[in-house]
Amino acid sequence: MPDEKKLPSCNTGVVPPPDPPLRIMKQGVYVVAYENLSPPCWTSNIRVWTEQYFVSLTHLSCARRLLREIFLLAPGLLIGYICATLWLSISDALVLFCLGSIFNFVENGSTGLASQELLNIAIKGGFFCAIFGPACNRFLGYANDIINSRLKAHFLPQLVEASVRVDMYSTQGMALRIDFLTDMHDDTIFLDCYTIFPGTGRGHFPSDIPGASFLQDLCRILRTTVALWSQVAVLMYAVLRKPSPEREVLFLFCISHPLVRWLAPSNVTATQGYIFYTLSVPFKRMRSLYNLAFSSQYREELVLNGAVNSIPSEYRKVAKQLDNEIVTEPVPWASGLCRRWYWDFLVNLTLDLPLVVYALVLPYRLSPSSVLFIALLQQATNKLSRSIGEYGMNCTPIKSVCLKAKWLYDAISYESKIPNGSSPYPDPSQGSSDGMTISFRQVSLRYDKCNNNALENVSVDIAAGQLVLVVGTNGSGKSSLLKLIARLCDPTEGEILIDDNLLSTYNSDNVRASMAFLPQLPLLFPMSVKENICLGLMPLVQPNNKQIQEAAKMGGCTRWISRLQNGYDTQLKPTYDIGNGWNEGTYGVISARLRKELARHEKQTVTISGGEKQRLVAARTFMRINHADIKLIVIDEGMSALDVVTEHDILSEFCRLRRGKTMILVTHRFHHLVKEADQIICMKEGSVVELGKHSHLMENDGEYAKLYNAQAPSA
Ligand SMILES: Nc1ncnc2c1ncn2[C@@H]1O[C@H](COP(=O)(O)OP(=O)(O)OP(=O)(O)O)[C@@H](O)[C@H]1O
Repeated sequence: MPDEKKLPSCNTGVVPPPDPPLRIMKQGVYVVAYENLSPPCWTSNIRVWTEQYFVSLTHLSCARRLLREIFLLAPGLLIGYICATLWLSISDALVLFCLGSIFNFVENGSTGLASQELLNIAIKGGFFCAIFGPACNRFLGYANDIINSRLKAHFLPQLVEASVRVDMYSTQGMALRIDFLTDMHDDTIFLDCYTIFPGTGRGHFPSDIPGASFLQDLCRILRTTVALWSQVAVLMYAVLRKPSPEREVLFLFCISHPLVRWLAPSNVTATQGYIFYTLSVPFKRMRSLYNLAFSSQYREELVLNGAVNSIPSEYRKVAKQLDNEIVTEPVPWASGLCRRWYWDFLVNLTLDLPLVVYALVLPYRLSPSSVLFIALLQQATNKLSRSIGEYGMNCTPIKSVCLKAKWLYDAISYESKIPNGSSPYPDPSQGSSDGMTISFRQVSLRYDKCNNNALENVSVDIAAGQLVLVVGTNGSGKSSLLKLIARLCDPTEGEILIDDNLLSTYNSDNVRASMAFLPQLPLLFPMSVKENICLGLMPLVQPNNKQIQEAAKMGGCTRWISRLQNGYDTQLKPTYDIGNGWNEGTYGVISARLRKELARHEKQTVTISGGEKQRLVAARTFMRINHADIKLIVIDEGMSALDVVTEHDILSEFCRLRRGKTMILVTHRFHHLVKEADQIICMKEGSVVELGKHSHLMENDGEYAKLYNAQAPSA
């Protein structure tokens, strides 16, 4: 949902005033840009402060629902968690109260049994707070771990399920995330966006705890709010219990410090943040050279090109050009970004003001007992100032917390924008067939955010059992045609019929299960060789080792698999075993022995050539043809990295197995296949320019003949 408030209103013709220009500042090699800061004032701060409490009902109901779910997952722990949080929030105020009572006792002298008793209670209370605080903190850590584990177990399966519903060629899934970002301008949430929808970005599995930051933020709000108001209450009590003009004046001076801290901007850009970038050519070059020197991915290429030795001298040259320019990234406390000097002056002045006033006034008015009162006030205002700081800096607005809950439920309930049909495929009433029949009727396709059609008015009929060649130059739309058959996207115009029924009426999973697809780019999955071959079959079919080896043989990959240390059980593209936070599984300084132990668990990689990958993916396709009810075999340039002999062998296998199935072959090397093809589709710039058998197309002497003749000498 785009931010409608920022769009110019079309109806009224009222154009909102242009944004004020950004403020730009130079900091060494960096340019810093930030919004024009509106002067800090009571009203703006209070408005921001109050706005966060206006939460829409939908968001509020999501927050309530999430809280209820967390409660059901760990009722006792959640109650304990909230109680511990509450205790920690009021403990500072309690300590202050006890201190106040002790000072009061000292001030008045030990008069009466009652005050003696009060002193005892105050001392015991102080001790209790000192002991119970750390215990609460420990409990919070313990409860946090358990609640987080339960949240993971509860929500991650739902999110994984939702993530597989995300459409392939649509930006919907993406939009969900981006809207959220533009809505919030909040770094904490920015991170959550990536972690909530696993696989959409930078999220790492161990840190994917949906709902955890919601609970933590909620408790932080509770803690800071209760802490703030309980401390204010104790302070008021200390002043009002024994009113005197001096106390009240001192109180006002004391609370001026937290107030000033609250109002003072944290840096020149206040809380709006800033961006920085560099325009310095030598600095950019220096960074590129640094990358070249240290990244292993460039090393081979550089050595082969004889460029490796020139890097140090080039680096020195650009470093010299930079001279003494500051190259450190601008941080908020960098000289130019600091807040104005008078704010620092005010903060410090108000901190020491009570003592100054005390020193000036004492000889004339104040009683010596005020020393104790000042000590109490100083202590109280320090705590209050800290609480205000925490409230302002660390507290996520309640609105954002509720939005986190809403986002989680939005993600879980994500629905594919390509509606699934209800008819099963193949139609059980039609009995066995010779393969899939496919008809394109005036089909056009335009990908999201593209200006041109990838396919333009395509009409093609493919009969059951046909071998069809699709040829054409790069970008002519061959793969797009196949994506439409697999319903990875829907046509923008026109319709596609499968076995004389609209493709959209079928259950897409059934249609895809009836296809064996050898893709253009061979992709290995982070699983074992065996699982890579059987992908898509299990749990319906549990192939045995013999069947797996047979498919591997058909794909021509038996020899290289036998060379692997663990054969069919070798983990391809293994995932990391070690933690991926804290400096790759280490924290602090570690010994050589620990380093060695860690290395044992580090990612082990298996080197596989491009051709070997394609053979393995071919084996996967054979596995599906052998063990599933396949109606259509599709090969989309799936053998481009194979040597001619292997390609020929694998193709012969496919042709042998294609009886009773339709087969579509997209290839640039089609010379040897043309005689066998029942139909050749020649494409150019998204349109079918020629269609028919080889001899007929050659007679036409058009686009197809040109492509055929171009490769004929090399065949
Ligand atoms: N996901 C996508 N988003 C936007 N545009 C795309 C997408 N996929 C393909 N296109 C564009 O659609 C057009 C057709 O691409 P397609 O991959 O179907 O061509 P092709 O004939 O298979 O090309 P090649 O022979 O290089 O594989 C191209 O202009 C391409 O840039």
